[in-house]
Amino acid sequence: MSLISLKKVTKRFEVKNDTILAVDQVDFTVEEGEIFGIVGYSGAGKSTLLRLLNGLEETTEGRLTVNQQEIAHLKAKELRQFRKDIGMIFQHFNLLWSRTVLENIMLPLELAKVPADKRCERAEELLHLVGLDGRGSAYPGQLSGGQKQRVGIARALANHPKILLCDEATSALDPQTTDEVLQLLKQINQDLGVTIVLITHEMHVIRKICHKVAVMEEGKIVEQGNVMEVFSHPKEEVTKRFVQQETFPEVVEENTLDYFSKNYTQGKIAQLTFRGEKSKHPILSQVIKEFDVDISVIQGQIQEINHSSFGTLIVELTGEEEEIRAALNKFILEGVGVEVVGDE
Ligand SMILES: Nc1ncnc2c1ncn2[C@@H]1O[C@H](COP(=O)(O)OP(=O)(O)OP(=O)(O)O)[C@@H](O)[C@H]1O
Repeated sequence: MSLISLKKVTKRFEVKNDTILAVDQVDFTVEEGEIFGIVGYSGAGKSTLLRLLNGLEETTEGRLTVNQQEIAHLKAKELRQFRKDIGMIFQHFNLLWSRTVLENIMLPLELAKVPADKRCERAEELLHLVGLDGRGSAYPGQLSGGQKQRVGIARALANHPKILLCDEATSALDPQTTDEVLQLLKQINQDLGVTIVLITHEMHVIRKICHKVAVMEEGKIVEQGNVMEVFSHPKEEVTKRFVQQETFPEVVEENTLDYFSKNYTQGKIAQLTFRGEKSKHPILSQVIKEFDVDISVIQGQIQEINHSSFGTLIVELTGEEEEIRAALNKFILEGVGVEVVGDE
């Protein structure tokens, strides 16, 4: 049985004379032990969806079960008990500035009426888990962004939750610190078996740690599946934009291939898309040996996603027209995606 299950879940906000459909008939399930990412641009409905999962918002329609409990049926006291199984971390950490690191971590333990000596012991254990040994008496203001988020993570884990919800947890951090925090989340998932649901507007976060992804737009989940599948065969326009964000971080032009074709006029410009294990094969050198063409890589990026490789290369092929055609056909036969400038 799934740990989290949503069936046609809808959330509407009534404001003045208007109704805002923030979450629109959403279906998905999260299995125990998974890291499930929800990606979408601002206003897509991600935060609202996350808040539905821990009962901070009530569903307007649909069925939402978490940990085998239907949230809509819980009474106030049951809801408080239910929330103990769910930790949450935030983009801006939400730490108490007048409390030390250790006191911040102990807060949920105080609320759960854990005896003082046990609170201290547990907080020290958590400090060690998140790699902040010795910083317990510091104040949040004395810590770096990454360290603050580590405190946020320690606090969220204090009551041994089954589920950790992450609300844009790395959006305020620089790229290196982002990767360190993502690594910590991955470790928590693997070592403690905590199921993680995260929301983000960065495909990078999804690629780094998620097993599954759901793409959200205007309140709807428009596409979902294994990260690798969604990455390699994006169907919806919004998903393609996220994939593009990852593959060509430094190119902003709408039409990348046209841009290159104007700047490289010698040969034919093609975009080769490698999916899964194919990218590990030395296919480029094979083609160069087999056909009378030269291939130069103009731009490219190959990435590892869950032990498979995925990537796009933009190449310029020079040689006789017929040889170029044959070389491109060879790529297609090998399962490489080929898109050529000027071809329909
Ligand atoms: N409490 C509320 N009352 C009224 N409208 C709301 C409320 N919360 C969210 N909304 C609206 O619901 C829609 C979805 O917002 P939500 O914050 O869930 O999106 P998001 O994808 O998380 O975007 P962001 O990253 O900008 O927060 C928006 O139109 C927002 O204005």
